[in-house]
Amino acid sequence: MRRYIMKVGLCQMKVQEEKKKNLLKAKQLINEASELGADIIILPEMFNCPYDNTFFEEYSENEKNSKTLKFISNIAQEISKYIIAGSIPENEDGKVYNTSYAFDREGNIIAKHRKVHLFDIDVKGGVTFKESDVLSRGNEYTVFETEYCKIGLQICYDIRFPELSRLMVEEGAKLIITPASFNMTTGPAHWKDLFKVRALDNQVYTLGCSGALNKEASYNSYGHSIIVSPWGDIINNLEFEEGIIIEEIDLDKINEIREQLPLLKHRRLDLYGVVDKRD
Ligand SMILES: O=C(O)CCC(=O)C(=O)O
Repeated sequence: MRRYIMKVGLCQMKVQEEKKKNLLKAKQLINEASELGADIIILPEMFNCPYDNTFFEEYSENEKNSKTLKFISNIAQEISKYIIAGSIPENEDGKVYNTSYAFDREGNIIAKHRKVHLFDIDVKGGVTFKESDVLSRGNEYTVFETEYCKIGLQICYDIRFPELSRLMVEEGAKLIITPASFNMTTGPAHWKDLFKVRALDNQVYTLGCSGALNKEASYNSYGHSIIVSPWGDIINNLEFEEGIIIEEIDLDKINEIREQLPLLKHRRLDLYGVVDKRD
């Protein structure tokens, strides 16, 4: 019997200081992924801007007149593919957000996720970062429809919060896409495990698209873009360098695994539950 397959492309690009160079690099990698047959093409967190608080405000764009969004929309239309535009610094009413946009094959924005959990950590002898010094947080979780299945969208640190993934899965997401940029402290420690555990506890595919390591940048992205199956297998995983993952995602596998190991059905919803508290 014919299986229900979709082909994804993860573009692990090396983000540089110059916005224009980043846009051209994104275009090059998107086109390569498209030529290799990907239907849904994903970019990393802050793909047009160095991941550094001193750049976010200056690089931020307003959705209404964003050159970056227009640029990506045109590419999506040209190649007739879905593009998940990693994230960009987005401004509105004097606030700056870390925002991911999803485009359909006609270049329309079909979803927008503002990072819900801001990355404020201070690890002794390791990484310190405080997004909340300059960024504001979003207040929505994000699921969008495609011709293949529903897809959940979150950004980097959001993956550490299992309630967010569970809400997306309860809304029908079969795939959770996470544009990200872990670092050389928490990357080796937690990156793979987080993608595996979110895949396992929700029986979905998890996809993490990271920036490549740029040793000249103030923040050293860990890379290691990854796809994990609903069984918890790592299907594909890059290392530190720029590159592309192209992979076929077998959507039938989700129901097969859920039938054999009915985890979601076995939940004790009389004892606990995740509550959607949006207004
Ligand atoms: O959770 C982590 O360790 C990394 C998160 C991060 O880098 C981010 O949210 O941008």
